[in-house]
Amino acid sequence: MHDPTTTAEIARLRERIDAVDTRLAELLEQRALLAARVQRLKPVGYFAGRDADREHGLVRRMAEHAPRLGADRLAAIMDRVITAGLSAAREEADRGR
Ligand SMILES: O=C(O)C(=O)C[C@]1(C(=O)O)C=C[C@@H](O)C=C1
Repeated sequence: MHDPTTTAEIARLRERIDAVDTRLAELLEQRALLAARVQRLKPVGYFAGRDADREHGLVRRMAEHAPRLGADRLAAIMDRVITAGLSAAREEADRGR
């Protein structure tokens, strides 16, 4: 398929991607835990308490650190991240009832 140098370079880069993904998973887990704590404190939490201004603000700030992705792509990513966090928090709250 590829020459050996290219194959080795792809393997090295994939190892680095895997390491980044591990860190990402840990950060996503940490974020979901913090977001769940916020839900428990908000007068109206979970999906009913979604706050578009807060979400736009955090995407804007993140975009400063991720110029390659930019605000529009980050907004799509963070929408999924926030939805997943709210879903996990809702499930946990429902189990506790
Ligand atoms: O900051 C809040 O008010 C939250 O509920 C947390 C969070 C988030 O996951 O960052 C979740 C839902 C809101 O739409 C905004 C932000």
